[in-house]
Amino acid sequence: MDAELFSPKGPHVRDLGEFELIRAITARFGRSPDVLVGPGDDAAMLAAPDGRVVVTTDLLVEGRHFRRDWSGGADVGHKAAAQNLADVAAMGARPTGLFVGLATPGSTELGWVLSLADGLAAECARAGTTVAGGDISSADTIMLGVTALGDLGGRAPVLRSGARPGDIVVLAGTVGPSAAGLALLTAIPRTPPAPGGGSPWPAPDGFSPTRPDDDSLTARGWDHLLTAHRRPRPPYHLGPALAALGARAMCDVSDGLVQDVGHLAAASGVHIDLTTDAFPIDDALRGAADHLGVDPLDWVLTGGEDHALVACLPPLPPSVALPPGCVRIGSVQSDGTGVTVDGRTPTGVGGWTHFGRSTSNHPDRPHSPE
Ligand SMILES: Nc1ncnc2c1ncn2[C@@H]1O[C@H](COP(=O)(O)OP(=O)(O)OP(=O)(O)O)[C@@H](O)[C@H]1O
Ligand SMILES: Cc1ncc(C[n+]2csc(CCOP(=O)(O)O)c2C)c(N)n1
Ligand SMILES: [Mg+2]
Ligand SMILES: [Mg+2]
Ligand SMILES: [Mg+2]
Repeated sequence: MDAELFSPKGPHVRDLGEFELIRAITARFGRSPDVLVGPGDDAAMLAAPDGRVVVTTDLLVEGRHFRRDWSGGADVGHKAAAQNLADVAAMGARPTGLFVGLATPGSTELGWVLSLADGLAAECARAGTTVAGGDISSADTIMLGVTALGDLGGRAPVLRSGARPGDIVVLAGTVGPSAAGLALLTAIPRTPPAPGGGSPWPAPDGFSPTRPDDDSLTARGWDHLLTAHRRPRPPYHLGPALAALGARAMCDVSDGLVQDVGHLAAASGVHIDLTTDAFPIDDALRGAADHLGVDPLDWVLTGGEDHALVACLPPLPPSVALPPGCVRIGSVQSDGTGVTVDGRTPTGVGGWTHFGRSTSNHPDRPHSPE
């Protein structure tokens, strides 16, 4: 685990000042043929091959989207890029550039910020793009405002509103591991348990969550769950691939599968039924859920931040296979509206909402008998 977790040693951001800091950060970003003018001038200039540009933006706020004792700078960079690049992919587009506004206290360790830049650069490289510009400000907490642009390659954008009865629902990527990682990070106490003193990871309630004991997670084969939370790996290439296969509605899963599929259903005016048998739940997810006394299916159905893609498309002819990494998880029905799971209406289970509360691990599971 290469997470570079928070430590107070310097040098600090204020030791460089704004313009040196910009130089140090932007030196870490690669080149891209889509970026005709990159960082350094009053604005960037991107190529727009088909004359139309997909644009999306998302905020990350320390304490709300990440904690520096749970994630290193590079982790936060990966995640900040991933959540925006996944939105570009969810339109069926190929990312062409990322813009990063960073507000930080001057007391932030410089190394953390440079690692953040490295994480942004590395995640952009996974998606075939780079950081083309941004902004810097001082602030009391760390905040990032990230904007991503994309190119549709001449195709129509895949909106949330195009699903039609008879479509199949396809998941590209994974759902659940990020929520499992978050639950583990939340549950793990700072101090090791007393020798012979029962479970090292008591229930989440009553803890001041802090730096995880990654080694003990590795020993259990669960470290990839932490990695999934810190560095989601959206399948960017599958956005345009599903669009090319005829996807007519798509979104990424940021807030939870049922909630985000609910957005597709609502925008399209259709009823979508999900089939839980279709979800692969691996031993690590099951083991971590057993340990924490929750149902792994709750993480799958309500956990956000894996940034998988969900698409609705007409059934494929037998000669055409779904691309690797895709699995059919449901169908668009001809009756009603909203989302059902195995034919039943989920009760008491939502996903992430700001100004509300996360309902993951809620006891009323969607697949519970009514
Ligand atoms: N403050 C805002 N002003 C204008 N439009 C907004 C604002 N906040 C959200 N939107 C728009 O609302 C739509 C849904 O936004 P939302 O943030 O829920 O989607 P998302 O970015 O795919 O999800 P997530 O933020 O969970 O990753 C988007 O089209 C977005 O541009
Ligand atoms: C410290 C900490 N606490 C909780 C969470 C969980 N979380 C935060 S935002 C979000 C949904 C997507 O957000 P948005 O809609 O803003 O893109 C989720 C699941 C976290 N990542 N870090
Ligand atoms: Mg958003
Ligand atoms: Mg989205
Ligand atoms: Mg959200």
